[in-house]
Amino acid sequence: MDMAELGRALDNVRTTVPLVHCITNYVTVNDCANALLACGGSPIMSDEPDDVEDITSICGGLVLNIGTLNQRSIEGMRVAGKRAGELGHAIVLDPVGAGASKLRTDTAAELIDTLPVTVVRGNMSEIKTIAGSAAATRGVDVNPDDAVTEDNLAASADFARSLAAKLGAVVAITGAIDIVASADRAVAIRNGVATMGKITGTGCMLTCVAAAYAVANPDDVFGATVAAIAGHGLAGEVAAARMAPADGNGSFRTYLLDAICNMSADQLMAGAKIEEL
Ligand SMILES: Nc1ncnc2c1ncn2[C@@H]1O[C@H](COP(=O)(O)OP(=O)(O)OP(=O)(O)O)[C@@H](O)[C@H]1O
Ligand SMILES: Cc1ncsc1CCO
Ligand SMILES: [Mg+2]
Repeated sequence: MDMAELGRALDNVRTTVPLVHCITNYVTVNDCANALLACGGSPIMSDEPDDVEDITSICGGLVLNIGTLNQRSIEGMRVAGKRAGELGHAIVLDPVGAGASKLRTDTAAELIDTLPVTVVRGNMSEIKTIAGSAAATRGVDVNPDDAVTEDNLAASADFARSLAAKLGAVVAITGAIDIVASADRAVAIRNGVATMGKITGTGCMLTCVAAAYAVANPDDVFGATVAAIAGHGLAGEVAAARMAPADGNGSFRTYLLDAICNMSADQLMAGAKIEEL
Protein backbone atom coordinates (compact mmCIF):
# COMPACT_ATOMS: atom_id res chain seq x y z
CA MET A 1 0.00 0.00 0.00
CA ASP A 2 1.31 3.41 -0.97
CA MET A 3 1.19 5.42 2.27
CA ALA A 4 1.24 8.74 0.38
CA GLU A 5 -2.04 7.63 -1.20
CA LEU A 6 -3.61 7.44 2.27
CA GLY A 7 -2.48 10.95 3.13
CA ARG A 8 -3.84 12.28 -0.16
CA ALA A 9 -7.17 10.57 0.49
CA LEU A 10 -7.48 12.38 3.84
CA ASP A 11 -6.44 15.72 2.35
CA ASN A 12 -8.97 15.32 -0.47
CA VAL A 13 -11.75 14.99 2.11
CA ARG A 14 -10.60 18.12 3.93
CA THR A 15 -10.26 20.20 0.77
CA THR A 16 -13.50 19.12 -0.96
CA VAL A 17 -15.84 18.87 2.10
CA PRO A 18 -18.01 16.10 0.64
CA LEU A 19 -21.70 16.37 1.44
CA VAL A 20 -23.09 13.00 2.50
CA HIS A 21 -26.77 12.12 2.72
CA CYS A 22 -27.34 9.62 5.54
CA ILE A 23 -30.36 7.43 6.07
CA THR A 24 -29.28 5.90 9.31
CA ASN A 25 -30.42 4.60 12.67
CA TYR A 26 -31.72 6.73 15.53
CA VAL A 27 -29.30 5.20 18.05
CA THR A 28 -26.11 6.73 16.68
CA VAL A 29 -27.28 9.41 14.28
CA ASN A 30 -25.73 12.33 16.17
CA ASP A 31 -22.37 10.56 16.40
CA CYS A 32 -22.54 9.94 12.65
CA ALA A 33 -23.20 13.61 11.88
CA ASN A 34 -20.38 14.71 14.19
CA ALA A 35 -17.94 12.13 12.80
CA LEU A 36 -18.64 13.38 9.29
CA LEU A 37 -17.99 16.97 10.35
CA ALA A 38 -14.86 15.96 12.27
CA CYS A 39 -13.31 14.14 9.31
CA GLY A 40 -13.88 17.13 7.07
CA GLY A 41 -17.15 16.20 5.40
CA SER A 42 -20.64 17.55 5.83
CA PRO A 43 -23.70 15.50 6.86
CA ILE A 44 -27.37 15.74 6.09
CA MET A 45 -29.83 13.25 7.50
CA SER A 46 -33.20 12.57 5.84
CA ASP A 47 -35.30 9.44 5.50
CA GLU A 48 -38.70 10.80 4.42
CA PRO A 49 -39.53 9.33 1.00
CA ASP A 50 -40.90 12.68 -0.19
CA ASP A 51 -37.69 14.46 0.82
CA VAL A 52 -34.84 12.14 -0.08
CA GLU A 53 -34.68 12.65 -3.86
CA ASP A 54 -34.01 16.36 -3.47
CA ILE A 55 -31.61 15.87 -0.58
CA THR A 56 -29.55 13.16 -2.22
CA SER A 57 -29.37 15.19 -5.44
CA ILE A 58 -27.45 18.00 -3.71
CA CYS A 59 -25.03 15.55 -2.06
CA GLY A 60 -22.09 13.54 -3.43
CA GLY A 61 -22.71 10.32 -1.56
CA LEU A 62 -25.36 8.30 0.26
CA VAL A 63 -25.18 6.14 3.39
CA LEU A 64 -27.83 3.45 3.84
CA ASN A 65 -27.69 2.10 7.40
CA ILE A 66 -30.45 -0.37 8.33
CA GLY A 67 -29.88 -0.22 12.10
CA THR A 68 -33.41 0.85 13.03
CA LEU A 69 -35.18 0.30 9.73
CA ASN A 70 -38.94 0.59 9.32
CA GLN A 71 -41.21 0.42 6.27
CA ARG A 72 -41.07 4.18 5.69
CA SER A 73 -37.30 4.44 6.02
CA ILE A 74 -36.87 1.39 3.76
CA GLU A 75 -38.93 3.20 1.12
CA GLY A 76 -36.74 6.27 1.70
CA MET A 77 -33.67 4.11 1.06
CA ARG A 78 -35.17 2.75 -2.18
CA VAL A 79 -36.02 6.22 -3.50
CA ALA A 80 -32.75 7.83 -2.43
CA GLY A 81 -30.71 4.87 -3.68
CA LYS A 82 -32.33 4.95 -7.11
CA ARG A 83 -31.64 8.69 -7.49
CA ALA A 84 -28.09 8.44 -6.13
CA GLY A 85 -27.45 5.60 -8.58
CA GLU A 86 -28.73 7.67 -11.51
CA LEU A 87 -26.42 10.49 -10.47
CA GLY A 88 -23.41 8.20 -10.09
CA HIS A 89 -23.02 9.00 -6.40
CA ALA A 90 -21.09 6.78 -4.02
CA ILE A 91 -23.51 4.55 -2.11
CA VAL A 92 -22.25 2.98 1.12
CA LEU A 93 -24.32 0.25 2.76
CA ASP A 94 -24.09 -0.63 6.47
CA PRO A 95 -26.15 -3.81 6.90
CA VAL A 96 -26.58 -3.43 10.67
CA GLY A 97 -27.95 -6.61 12.21
CA ALA A 98 -28.34 -8.43 8.87
CA GLY A 99 -28.85 -12.04 9.90
CA ALA A 100 -30.53 -11.12 13.20
CA SER A 101 -34.00 -10.75 11.66
CA LYS A 102 -35.74 -11.58 8.39
CA LEU A 103 -36.57 -7.94 7.65
CA ARG A 104 -32.95 -6.87 8.04
CA THR A 105 -31.59 -9.75 5.98
CA ASP A 106 -34.17 -9.24 3.22
CA THR A 107 -33.71 -5.46 3.15
CA ALA A 108 -29.93 -5.68 2.99
CA ALA A 109 -30.26 -8.21 0.15
CA GLU A 110 -32.74 -6.04 -1.72
CA LEU A 111 -30.59 -2.92 -1.45
CA ILE A 112 -27.48 -4.71 -2.60
CA ASP A 113 -29.29 -6.46 -5.46
CA THR A 114 -31.10 -3.40 -6.80
CA LEU A 115 -28.69 -0.51 -6.21
CA PRO A 116 -25.19 0.20 -7.54
CA VAL A 117 -23.63 -0.04 -4.07
CA THR A 118 -20.05 1.25 -4.00
CA VAL A 119 -18.91 0.03 -0.56
CA VAL A 120 -20.42 -2.42 1.95
CA ARG A 121 -19.12 -2.03 5.53
CA GLY A 122 -20.11 -4.28 8.38
CA ASN A 123 -18.85 -6.75 10.92
CA MET A 124 -18.17 -10.33 9.80
CA SER A 125 -21.56 -11.71 10.89
CA GLU A 126 -23.34 -9.07 8.80
CA ILE A 127 -21.08 -9.49 5.78
CA LYS A 128 -21.44 -13.29 5.89
CA THR A 129 -25.21 -12.81 5.83
CA ILE A 130 -24.89 -10.53 2.78
CA ALA A 131 -22.87 -13.27 1.11
CA GLY A 132 -25.60 -15.79 1.86
CA SER A 133 -23.28 -17.91 3.97
CA ALA A 134 -24.22 -19.36 7.32
CA ALA A 135 -23.85 -16.64 9.91
CA ALA A 136 -25.27 -16.36 13.39
CA THR A 137 -25.80 -12.65 13.97
CA ARG A 138 -26.96 -12.25 17.56
CA GLY A 139 -27.74 -8.55 17.53
CA VAL A 140 -25.86 -5.63 16.12
CA ASP A 141 -22.51 -6.83 17.43
CA VAL A 142 -20.30 -9.43 15.83
CA ASN A 143 -20.69 -13.05 16.89
CA PRO A 144 -17.20 -13.87 18.23
CA ASP A 145 -17.27 -17.12 16.22
CA ASP A 146 -17.33 -15.03 13.05
CA ALA A 147 -14.48 -12.65 13.88
CA VAL A 148 -11.44 -12.28 11.63
CA THR A 149 -8.40 -13.70 13.43
CA GLU A 150 -4.75 -14.24 12.54
CA ASP A 151 -5.65 -17.94 12.04
CA ASN A 152 -8.41 -17.38 9.47
CA LEU A 153 -6.92 -14.28 7.83
CA ALA A 154 -6.09 -15.85 4.44
CA ALA A 155 -9.49 -17.53 4.17
CA SER A 156 -11.23 -14.32 5.26
CA ALA A 157 -9.36 -12.37 2.57
CA ASP A 158 -10.40 -14.94 -0.08
CA PHE A 159 -13.99 -14.67 1.11
CA ALA A 160 -13.89 -10.85 1.00
CA ARG A 161 -12.32 -10.74 -2.48
CA SER A 162 -14.83 -13.16 -3.96
CA LEU A 163 -17.75 -11.27 -2.40
CA ALA A 164 -16.34 -7.98 -3.74
CA ALA A 165 -16.14 -9.58 -7.21
CA LYS A 166 -19.70 -10.87 -6.95
CA LEU A 167 -21.11 -7.52 -5.78
CA GLY A 168 -18.89 -5.26 -7.87
CA ALA A 169 -18.29 -3.28 -4.69
CA VAL A 170 -15.54 -2.69 -2.17
CA VAL A 171 -16.15 -4.97 0.82
CA ALA A 172 -15.01 -3.78 4.27
CA ILE A 173 -15.20 -6.18 7.20
CA THR A 174 -14.36 -4.56 10.52
CA GLY A 175 -13.43 -5.90 13.93
CA ALA A 176 -10.17 -6.41 15.82
CA ILE A 177 -8.59 -6.95 12.41
CA ASP A 178 -10.26 -5.15 9.52
CA ILE A 179 -10.24 -6.42 5.95
CA VAL A 180 -10.86 -4.28 2.88
CA ALA A 181 -11.24 -6.06 -0.43
CA SER A 182 -11.94 -5.44 -4.09
CA ALA A 183 -12.18 -8.25 -6.65
CA ASP A 184 -8.42 -8.56 -7.03
CA ARG A 185 -6.99 -7.08 -3.85
CA ALA A 186 -7.30 -7.37 -0.08
CA VAL A 187 -5.56 -5.75 2.86
CA ALA A 188 -5.65 -6.29 6.60
CA ILE A 189 -5.69 -3.24 8.87
CA ARG A 190 -4.52 -3.65 12.43
CA ASN A 191 -5.37 -0.25 13.87
CA GLY A 192 -7.99 0.26 16.57
CA VAL A 193 -8.57 -0.65 20.21
CA ALA A 194 -11.06 -3.03 21.84
CA THR A 195 -12.92 -0.11 23.50
CA MET A 196 -14.25 0.76 20.04
CA GLY A 197 -16.32 -2.41 20.15
CA LYS A 198 -17.63 -1.48 23.62
CA ILE A 199 -19.33 1.77 22.73
CA THR A 200 -22.16 1.86 20.23
CA GLY A 201 -21.78 3.65 16.94
CA THR A 202 -18.09 3.39 16.10
CA GLY A 203 -19.05 1.23 13.12
CA CYS A 204 -21.89 3.53 12.01
CA MET A 205 -19.55 6.53 12.29
CA LEU A 206 -16.95 4.74 10.23
CA THR A 207 -19.47 3.94 7.50
CA CYS A 208 -20.31 7.63 7.19
CA VAL A 209 -16.64 8.65 7.18
CA ALA A 210 -15.95 5.99 4.53
CA ALA A 211 -18.68 7.54 2.39
CA ALA A 212 -16.99 10.96 2.66
CA TYR A 213 -13.69 9.35 1.63
CA ALA A 214 -15.33 7.58 -1.33
CA VAL A 215 -16.91 10.82 -2.53
CA ALA A 216 -13.64 12.74 -2.23
CA ASN A 217 -11.60 10.01 -3.93
CA PRO A 218 -13.77 8.68 -6.76
CA ASP A 219 -10.83 7.29 -8.76
CA ASP A 220 -9.66 5.02 -5.95
CA VAL A 221 -12.51 3.91 -3.73
CA PHE A 222 -10.50 0.94 -2.48
CA GLY A 223 -7.65 3.20 -1.26
CA ALA A 224 -10.17 5.67 0.12
CA THR A 225 -11.86 2.94 2.15
CA VAL A 226 -8.51 1.73 3.51
CA ALA A 227 -7.62 5.30 4.50
CA ALA A 228 -10.97 5.81 6.23
CA ILE A 229 -10.70 2.56 8.20
CA ALA A 230 -7.03 2.91 9.15
CA GLY A 231 -7.68 6.52 10.17
CA HIS A 232 -10.66 5.53 12.30
CA GLY A 233 -8.69 2.82 14.07
CA LEU A 234 -5.80 5.19 14.60
CA ALA A 235 -8.20 7.77 16.05
CA GLY A 236 -9.31 5.06 18.49
CA GLU A 237 -5.69 4.50 19.50
CA VAL A 238 -5.15 8.22 20.06
CA ALA A 239 -8.36 8.39 22.13
CA ALA A 240 -7.30 5.40 24.24
CA ALA A 241 -3.89 6.96 24.92
CA ARG A 242 -5.64 10.06 26.31
CA MET A 243 -7.71 8.15 28.86
CA ALA A 244 -7.12 9.21 32.49
CA PRO A 245 -7.69 6.71 35.32
CA ALA A 246 -11.26 7.86 36.04
CA ASP A 247 -12.22 8.08 32.36
CA GLY A 248 -14.56 5.54 30.81
CA ASN A 249 -16.73 4.97 27.76
CA GLY A 250 -18.17 8.49 27.77
CA SER A 251 -14.78 10.18 27.64
CA PHE A 252 -13.57 7.69 25.05
CA ARG A 253 -16.43 8.67 22.76
CA THR A 254 -15.49 12.35 23.07
CA TYR A 255 -11.78 11.68 22.64
CA LEU A 256 -12.51 9.60 19.54
CA LEU A 257 -14.32 12.53 17.94
CA ASP A 258 -11.44 14.83 18.89
CA ALA A 259 -8.93 12.45 17.34
CA ILE A 260 -10.91 12.17 14.09
CA CYS A 261 -11.05 15.96 14.00
CA ASN A 262 -7.32 16.45 14.66
CA MET A 263 -6.01 13.61 12.46
CA SER A 264 -3.45 14.83 9.93
CA ALA A 265 -2.25 13.19 6.75
CA ASP A 266 1.23 12.78 8.27
CA GLN A 267 -0.21 11.14 11.38
CA LEU A 268 -2.25 8.74 9.24
CA MET A 269 0.73 7.82 7.06
CA ALA A 270 2.91 7.20 10.14
CA GLY A 271 0.34 5.26 12.14
CA ALA A 272 -1.55 3.13 9.61
CA LYS A 273 -0.87 -0.59 10.05
CA ILE A 274 -1.72 -2.13 6.70
CA GLU A 275 -0.75 -5.51 5.31
CA GLU A 276 -1.35 -6.64 1.73
CA LEU A 277 -3.01 -10.09 1.76
N1 LIG B 1 -11.39 -5.56 19.30
C1 LIG B 1 -11.09 -4.52 18.51
N2 LIG B 1 -9.80 -4.11 18.41
C2 LIG B 1 -9.48 -3.07 17.61
N3 LIG B 1 -10.38 -2.35 16.90
C3 LIG B 1 -11.67 -2.71 16.96
C4 LIG B 1 -12.11 -3.80 17.77
N4 LIG B 1 -13.45 -3.92 17.62
C5 LIG B 1 -13.83 -2.96 16.78
N5 LIG B 1 -12.78 -2.22 16.36
C6 LIG B 1 -12.81 -1.05 15.45
O1 LIG B 1 -14.01 -0.36 15.74
C7 LIG B 1 -14.59 0.18 14.55
C8 LIG B 1 -16.02 -0.33 14.40
O2 LIG B 1 -15.97 -1.68 14.04
P1 LIG B 1 -17.05 -2.75 14.50
O3 LIG B 1 -16.72 -4.00 13.74
O4 LIG B 1 -17.12 -2.82 15.98
O5 LIG B 1 -18.36 -2.11 13.90
P2 LIG B 1 -19.87 -2.42 14.22
O6 LIG B 1 -20.01 -3.79 14.79
O7 LIG B 1 -20.63 -2.13 12.99
O8 LIG B 1 -20.17 -1.29 15.32
P3 LIG B 1 -21.55 -0.52 15.68
O9 LIG B 1 -22.66 -1.34 15.14
O10 LIG B 1 -21.55 -0.39 17.16
O11 LIG B 1 -21.52 0.82 15.05
C9 LIG B 1 -13.65 -0.20 13.43
O12 LIG B 1 -12.77 0.87 13.20
C10 LIG B 1 -12.88 -1.41 13.99
O13 LIG B 1 -11.60 -1.52 13.43
C1 LIG C 1 -27.63 -0.67 19.26
C2 LIG C 1 -28.24 -0.50 17.94
N1 LIG C 1 -29.44 -1.08 17.67
C3 LIG C 1 -29.85 -0.82 16.43
S1 LIG C 1 -28.77 0.14 15.53
C4 LIG C 1 -27.72 0.24 16.86
C5 LIG C 1 -26.47 1.03 16.78
C6 LIG C 1 -25.27 0.24 16.49
O1 LIG C 1 -25.24 -0.34 15.27
MG1 LIG D 1 -22.56 -1.91 12.81
